[in-house]
Amino acid sequence: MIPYKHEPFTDFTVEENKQAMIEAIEKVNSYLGQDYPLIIGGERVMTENKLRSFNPSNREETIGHVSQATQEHAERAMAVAKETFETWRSANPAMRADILFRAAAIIRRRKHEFSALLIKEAGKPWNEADADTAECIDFLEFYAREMLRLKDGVKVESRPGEYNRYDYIPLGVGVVISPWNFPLAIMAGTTVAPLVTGNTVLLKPSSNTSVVAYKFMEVLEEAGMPKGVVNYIPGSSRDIGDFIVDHVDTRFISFTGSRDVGVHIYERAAKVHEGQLNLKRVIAEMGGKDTIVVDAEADLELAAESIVKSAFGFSGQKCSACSRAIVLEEVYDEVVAKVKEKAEKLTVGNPETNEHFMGPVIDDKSLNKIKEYIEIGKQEGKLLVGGTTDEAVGNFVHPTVFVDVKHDDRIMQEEIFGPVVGIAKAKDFTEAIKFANDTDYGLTGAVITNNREHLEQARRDFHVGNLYFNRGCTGAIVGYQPFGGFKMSGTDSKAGGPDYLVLHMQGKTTSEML
Ligand SMILES: NC(=O)c1ccc[n+]([C@@H]2O[C@H](COP(=O)([O-])OP(=O)(O)OC[C@H]3O[C@@H](n4cnc5c(N)ncnc54)[C@H](O)[C@@H]3O)[C@@H](O)[C@H]2O)c1
Ligand SMILES: N[C@@H](CCC=O)C(=O)O
Repeated sequence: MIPYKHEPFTDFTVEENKQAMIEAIEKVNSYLGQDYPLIIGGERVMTENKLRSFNPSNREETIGHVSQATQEHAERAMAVAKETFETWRSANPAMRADILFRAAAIIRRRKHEFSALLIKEAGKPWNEADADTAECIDFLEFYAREMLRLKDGVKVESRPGEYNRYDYIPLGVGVVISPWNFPLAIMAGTTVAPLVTGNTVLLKPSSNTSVVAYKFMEVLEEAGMPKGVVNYIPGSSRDIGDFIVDHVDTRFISFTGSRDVGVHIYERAAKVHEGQLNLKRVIAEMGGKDTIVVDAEADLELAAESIVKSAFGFSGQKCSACSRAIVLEEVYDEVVAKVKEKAEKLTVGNPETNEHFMGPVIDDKSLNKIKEYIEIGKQEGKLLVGGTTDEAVGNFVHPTVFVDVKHDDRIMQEEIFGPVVGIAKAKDFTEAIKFANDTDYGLTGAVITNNREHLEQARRDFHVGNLYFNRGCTGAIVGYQPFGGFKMSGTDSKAGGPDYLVLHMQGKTTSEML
């Protein structure tokens, strides 16, 4: 087996790659509008009630009509997952890992098709879609290798006449609840981690992006996943959300999404229901309010570039997006001028033709929330760039920059999840780190500095799960920059890291007298 290496990104300036993506978009166009069933125990279950998944760049375009699970379907899926666990838990871990390796190979072969679907269903620009697909492949390759590393447990000491072992065994049935913003990578990563560790899964993907999740289910089946190991049950959170979280047979919940929903799930999972045999484990990866700090001794061109790319890549719809910048007062005006110049050059539009840096935001709810925050920003600071939308055909918001805000203003504290960034001043580096830390979240951050002492100060005092120096604060790579946050950003599960799979298992000690 070759050592893990992350999947390279595609260079779309190469004509051949560009043509391949155009053909992939045509292929996806050829299957738009189909009906998609639930998958329970391998069986396709088409329901009357379906949700229309649409293209956020062009709301009229239907991606698919997706069957919606009821509590009865969820109950059936739970029964199947519970039964399947009895065999799957003792399946050879190397065989389980092989399914992931095969799935990675299948997706690599169909890479541009998956990216094209992400362009259509999530409104991702080509480069962002390509990165999402690459990250999916990375999760498959990385977790398969991780399982091979952990399959024989961890060595513990034994005294003479004693044989001690420390092994990891799976937990049981897991509920995986994933967001729409990394509809392939995060959905796949959070599904295959429990799968490869010997658990069975109820997968409830985001309603906005359930078609890509269905296509991933097909890949797992083609790769050899037995029936009932992952059960695909898209559905309304109101109908089945609490039901699957509360279920007595749910052993763990892997949630990625907003803070409010994460906290709600965390609280509900703590309640022990009658007949429940285990305390539920919760992996919750939630929102962010991520800061780039710009020191006085810094490459200011790099600073502005990092702020703009991290704030506006995928329209700021990343938990890692830079939504606040804290700039030392000596260089504030210069950084603001450079950010303005760069942000004004960005264009927004349908990502399908790869002409624009930014695509749409995901839906009306998101659009309205962003517009509300733009109004709040106008009260709290000065609008420097953007602040406008184009809603005729799709959900487009122009890159928006507020300056002269205070670090504790609402737009500098609350997750907006759109292309809006605020820039505030600090009098010195210590104050900048204090302001950076002063949010409820603790996911990502970056420091742009040429001062080694300040860099070490930030390494010690800037309290975020993923801290970057002299670069932007988005774009963690599986296996290179394990990803997860502190405080109200979640349980710091560190997806794509060496501790991740262990969260889906329990340690078992055996001690035999010889
Ligand atoms: N920390 C991370 O790794 C990470 C990664 C991606 C996204 N996010 C966060 O996710 C959010 C954006 O995603 P979103 O809008 O899909 O989040 P969301 O919280 O609205 O939804 C996430 C998932 O939870 C489901 N859900 C909603 N209510 C539920 C309930 N009561 N019970 C069970 N399931 C329920 C949704 O259907 C969806 O599948 C942002 O806050 C972003 O920061 C975090
Ligand atoms: N892992 C991604 C963010 C995921 C959340 O949206 C990044 O590092 O930018």
